[in-house]
Amino acid sequence: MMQRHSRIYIPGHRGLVGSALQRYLAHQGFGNILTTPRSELDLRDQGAVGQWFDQHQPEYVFLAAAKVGGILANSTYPVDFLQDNLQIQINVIHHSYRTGVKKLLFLGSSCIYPKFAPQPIKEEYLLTGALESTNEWYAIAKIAGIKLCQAYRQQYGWSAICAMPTNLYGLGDNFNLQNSHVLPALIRKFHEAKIHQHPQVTIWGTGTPRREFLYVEDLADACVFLMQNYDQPEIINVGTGEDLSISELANLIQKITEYPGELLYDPSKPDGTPRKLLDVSRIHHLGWQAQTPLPRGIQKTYDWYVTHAQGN
Ligand SMILES: NC(=O)C1=CN([C@@H]2O[C@H](COP(=O)(O)OP(=O)(O)OC[C@H]3O[C@@H](n4cnc5c(N)ncnc54)[C@H](OP(=O)(O)O)[C@@H]3O)[C@@H](O)[C@H]2O)C=CC1
Ligand SMILES: C[C@H]1O[C@H](OP(=O)(O)OP(=O)(O)OC[C@H]2O[C@@H](n3cnc4c(=O)[nH]c(N)nc43)[C@H](O)[C@@H]2O)[C@@H](O)[C@@H](O)C1=O
Repeated sequence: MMQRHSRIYIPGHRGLVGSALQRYLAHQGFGNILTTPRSELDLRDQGAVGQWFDQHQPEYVFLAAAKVGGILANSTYPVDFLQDNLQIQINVIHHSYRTGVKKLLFLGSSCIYPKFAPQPIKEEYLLTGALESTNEWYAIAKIAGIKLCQAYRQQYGWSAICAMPTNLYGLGDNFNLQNSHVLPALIRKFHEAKIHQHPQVTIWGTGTPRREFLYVEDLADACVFLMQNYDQPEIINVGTGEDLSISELANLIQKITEYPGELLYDPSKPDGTPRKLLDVSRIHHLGWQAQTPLPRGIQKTYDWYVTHAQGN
């Protein structure tokens, strides 16, 4: 079990998930959190990562560093999404094991599951069908990360666990329209259209794909819960168990941002997976469930965007 004085390393602490984890752990009284900015440690550099672990000797690792992006970035930069993620994972997982880390939590993603998986998606559907083409590079890297954790457990009895979050959003998200996910992209599009009195906002794709969204503070809570209460080889889904269509999401964000104009759909942009709803019964049975209703999470994220993130 992590103790308040345990040395806890969060690679990726400046990202959406890493920053939420850092806030959450500090709030829970964990006072020995280790972070190093990317400018001082590129996690793709095996030698540098090895030296870092030798020097700092963490006891617990939440691996929240990765090359991450929305549907456009994933399909535009396949090498980065495959290669960076493989390198980061192998380096952090290997050196964690080598230097005696007690337990590591690896973050996968709901995109590891087959494109046409039955819904809601159970953990055992992994590797039962073809992947969605817009993010197969990232998904293959994530699947390799899962398998590496499972291999370390099988060969060496090491405690590496794998959480599979659904689509995330929240404070500190990426609002860059070229590489963000849909939820922050739509917050920005509606807000800017309202400010500049644009008559229309364009939504990519047909609006029919369905997605499930988890507030990142809830994910941080789930990660700490799993670190303290879960130690099995099987991957475990983390989500809300509810989804909505992209057009329903757009209508909700339009309402929250109070944008009075019209919505246009651009079907020349990819839809991606038709539906991605996780079966969260396994984590519910362990005693964890999400707390933040989608409208409240979007309102908090919009408030944060208005005060912190405009123009980035
Ligand atoms: N966002 C989502 O919807 C989902 C995310 N996940 C998973 O959660 C994890 C965290 O994602 P999220 O927080 O959204 O991603 P972000 O892009 O917000 O954060 C990623 C972090 O990784 C760091 N990083 C990336 N490459 C390197 C590198 N070469 N060396 C050092 N640091 C690096 C980034 O540093 P810097 O800030 O300097 O760029 C950043 O701090 C990932 O594993 C992702 O796959 C899973 C499901 C959904
Ligand atoms: C977390 C998850 O995230 C990615 O998968 P995704 O869910 O398909 O990603 P997304 O959030 O970018 O899009 C969701 C849907 O929304 C539509 N959409 C409308 N308008 C905008 C828009 O303005 N921006 C974006 N990005 N999408 C838009 C878009 O066309 C699609 O139908 C993967 O990278 C994958 O690797 C992964 O793990």
